[in-house]
Amino acid sequence: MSPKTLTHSGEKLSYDPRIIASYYHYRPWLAWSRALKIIIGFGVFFLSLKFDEWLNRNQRAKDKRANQLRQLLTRMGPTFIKVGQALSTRPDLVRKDFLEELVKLQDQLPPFDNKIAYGIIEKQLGRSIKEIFSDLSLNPVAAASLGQVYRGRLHSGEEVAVKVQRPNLRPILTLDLYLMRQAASRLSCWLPLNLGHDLTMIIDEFGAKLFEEIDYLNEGRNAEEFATNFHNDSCVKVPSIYWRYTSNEVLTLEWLDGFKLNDTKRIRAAGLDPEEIIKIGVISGLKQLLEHGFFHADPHPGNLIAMPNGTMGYIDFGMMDQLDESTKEILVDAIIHLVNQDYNYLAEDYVKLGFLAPNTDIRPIVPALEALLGNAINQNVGDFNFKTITDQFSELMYDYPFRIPAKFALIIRSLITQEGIALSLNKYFKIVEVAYPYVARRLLTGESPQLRQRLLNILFKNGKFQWQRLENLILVARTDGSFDVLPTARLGIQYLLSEEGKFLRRQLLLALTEDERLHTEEVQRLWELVKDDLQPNRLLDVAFSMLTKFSREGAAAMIPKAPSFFSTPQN
Ligand SMILES: Nc1ncnc2c1ncn2[C@@H]1O[C@H](COP(=O)(O)OP(=O)(O)OP(=O)(O)O)[C@@H](O)[C@H]1O
Repeated sequence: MSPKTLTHSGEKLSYDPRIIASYYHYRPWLAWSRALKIIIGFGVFFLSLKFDEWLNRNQRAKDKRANQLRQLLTRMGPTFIKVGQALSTRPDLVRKDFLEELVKLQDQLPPFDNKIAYGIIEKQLGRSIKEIFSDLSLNPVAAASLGQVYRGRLHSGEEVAVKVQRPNLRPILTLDLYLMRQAASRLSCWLPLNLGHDLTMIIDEFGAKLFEEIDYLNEGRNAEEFATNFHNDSCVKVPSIYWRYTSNEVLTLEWLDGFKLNDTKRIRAAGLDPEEIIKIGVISGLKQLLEHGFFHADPHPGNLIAMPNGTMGYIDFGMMDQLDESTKEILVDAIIHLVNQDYNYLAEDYVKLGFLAPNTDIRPIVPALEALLGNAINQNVGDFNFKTITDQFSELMYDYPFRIPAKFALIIRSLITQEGIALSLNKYFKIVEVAYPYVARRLLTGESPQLRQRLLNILFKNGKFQWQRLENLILVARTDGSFDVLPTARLGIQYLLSEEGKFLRRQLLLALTEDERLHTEEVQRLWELVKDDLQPNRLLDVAFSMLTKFSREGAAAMIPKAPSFFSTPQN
């Protein structure tokens, strides 16, 4: 019996700490020899850190230690490389110089023997290499922490990438996870604030994710779900999966022949516009977070590919995560509150998202946020730099009880990575210049009742209509190439005429006649803003289509009863 068979439950291979514990309980020699290796490796490292402290060593010595830590994790194998990769997203837990080294754990790692890899393909797929491929590269094109990738061609002619998992991965991971769990529960009484208990849960969560990642059938399913979410978006390319040649440990997928996003030279040489590629990257990232809720949690430059036809390809769907409806909505709120500099609401968003505990007194935090973010936004939305903000935020974490919920560690890393890639292609890139127009466009087109409610929340402050905000939103949304005022206007009118728009109708009329005057200047300013887009013939089309749907009853329902015109608004 091996941990491999032990963790099989039907077709699905899932992480079960109890089964793993009982397996190693009866094989203590396996656990002890591995534990010794780990204790010696990390023991020497921590002693050197202590020596640096006692001897008051300089920055160069510190840099050397960070590099040693990365090498140590690589030597210790896949579980530790993955721990390092996960910690590289946690500025709240790891010091800065270590973080910078840990990020490098994504780079090339030593490959394993080609013969072994070929053997795994044949055994897993139950056919010889020659039977499956007309051609397969002798060496891998890339080696990563959990597997390596070959380039090949099927007999039917399609070019494919073949990802083969490192041998014996499951026993290696289960043993390390078992030891980490043992250490966490034994050390719990020595750790502050009952952290030991939490640590066991964190290890279990990590183990479950890792097991998902090494199930290539799961990765194939993720890729297909991701592709379905983007099926209407011709800017995003997702490779097809060849299920006939895919198993738990071998993944065969369409080869994407393009340029990695950090390969600026080749991107430019191919005549591609880096600006456009960046835009696709940021907007598709936002769509995943704010629309689909199913996001690629590992979008490092190696996993994003600029295609020769100007689209952007995604690969590596092993690490995906899901956001629920309410989290997506709060994220939209947070972006709006940030741009409108409503720090009180922003602090409340942080509580709702779990960055602050529910009973936190936000009063002292609001001015701190204002000092930090107000400065960063600096009157100009485009000056916002995500990396600087998160660096400054990590400092705020020492003074206030901020924590990064695990899910957001991935999102934040994903945003910083996207911005980093973009900055490497264009050093003047401002993520918000792309992101905010997208959010503004989505709000103005108000596709869902939740989004429409959000638009109302922005447009009315303390019951008063914010003309300036509407102007700003239209201005910003127009900088997003795909924003067209006309369909938005049509949606707006439809909404106004609908039952749902009753409240807005009333509020708009009140706003127009506020302070007992007709607000013609504001309406005039808005008209100036949109009139060029509203060409007479297109406008007539819309008006005609609206009129055909309009009834006398509808018109009557639109107009509030006269006495209520100037009464106080009901919320
Ligand atoms: N469909 C594909 N087309 C072209 N190249 C690919 C494809 N899939 C993988 N590769 C190449 O193989 C490399 C590793 O693939 P992938 O990222 O999927 O592996 P991984 O084991 O999940 O790595 P990690 O999680 O460490 O990023 C990619 O960076 C890319 O160079």
